[in-house]
Amino acid sequence: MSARDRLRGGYPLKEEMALVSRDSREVLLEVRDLRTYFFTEEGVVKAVDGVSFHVRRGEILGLVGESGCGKSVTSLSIMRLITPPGRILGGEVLFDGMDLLKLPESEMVRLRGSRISMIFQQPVSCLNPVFKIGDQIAEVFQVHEGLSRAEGWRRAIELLQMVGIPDPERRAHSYPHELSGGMAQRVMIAMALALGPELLIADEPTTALDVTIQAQILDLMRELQRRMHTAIILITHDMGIVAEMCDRVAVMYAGQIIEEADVHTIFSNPQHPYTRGLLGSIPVMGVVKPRLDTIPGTVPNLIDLPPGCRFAPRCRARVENQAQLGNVCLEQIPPLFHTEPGHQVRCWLYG
Ligand SMILES: Nc1ncnc2c1ncn2[C@@H]1O[C@H](COP(=O)(O)OP(=O)(O)OP(=O)(O)O)[C@@H](O)[C@H]1O
Repeated sequence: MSARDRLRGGYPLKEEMALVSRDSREVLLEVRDLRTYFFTEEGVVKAVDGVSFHVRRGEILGLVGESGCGKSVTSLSIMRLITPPGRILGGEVLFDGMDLLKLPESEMVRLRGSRISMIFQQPVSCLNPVFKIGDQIAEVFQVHEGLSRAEGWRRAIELLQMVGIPDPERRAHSYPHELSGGMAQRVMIAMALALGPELLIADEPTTALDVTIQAQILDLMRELQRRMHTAIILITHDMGIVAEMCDRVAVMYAGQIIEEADVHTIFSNPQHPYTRGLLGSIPVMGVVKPRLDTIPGTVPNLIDLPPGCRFAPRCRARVENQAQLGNVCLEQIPPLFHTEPGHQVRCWLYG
């Protein structure tokens, strides 16, 4: 059963659940050694520098890291939406077995919005200010499914209802500026899920919203993800959202994945000093700390990267383990070491 049928038909039946759980182990997206650089006047910005990860059908992968570490450029590269001075220099983006980096642009246009779709931090700026939202959603059906305008509108209203917009018939006549941030994000989610995509890339979807609305939008995403069995790459810098939403986590630092594991492992046994730093910088209920830990220093300049581990200049563990590690951290980039099944870490401490 396709995600689209699931969307129309509500929750899957028991026999369909079996199908879904068999699908679940299947890798839907595999990114291999992706490199995307920006060729600026100041120099070459190595925004994504050898990134590899995978997403299984129906799972939520959290892509986390500080601002500027390459999360958005990774997702735009998957969608092939990188524009000059940016260029994808190498790697593979295998989606359901096809390398998206090799597809003709016409096929990529068909795929965007239908099988892979994306939502962003600022929903209002992604909507066209001069068209009613009903028209904008209906257009998705007109373009991709050849429906008439009237049929498109009917489906648009169903979708608005599904994403929890009150009085959808009336709301469909609104223009984007008449919507609150939370409503606009619901509309974006409706548009992104209109054609039942297998993969949704959500780039900081709740960062611009206030906290109660954030929780509602996350609940909505999770409910729809379960119902439609859509895989999600959830980009965030908020470890609280990761804990709530994700099945697996890939942590990025300075253009590279530095740790990857299932969500329980990331929280119970974080291994990379940077991941530990990220977790130390969030408050924990019931644990009284005089002050939250911070990671000293700043993210390196992606034009002028240090020769060894990119985190080494900020790493306390490197200093504490100097006798054991010598200068390796400052001199050689660590590979990803498998430390336990499904857990990889880019740190010489595990070499
Ligand atoms: N058009 C561009 N020209 C030059 N550099 C760029 C361009 N777009 C992105 N970059 C650089 O690529 C790097 C990665 O940016 P990216 O937006 O992917 O980070 P991010 O992790 O998503 O951060 P944020 O959470 O702030 O969105 C940054 O150093 C950024 O300055």
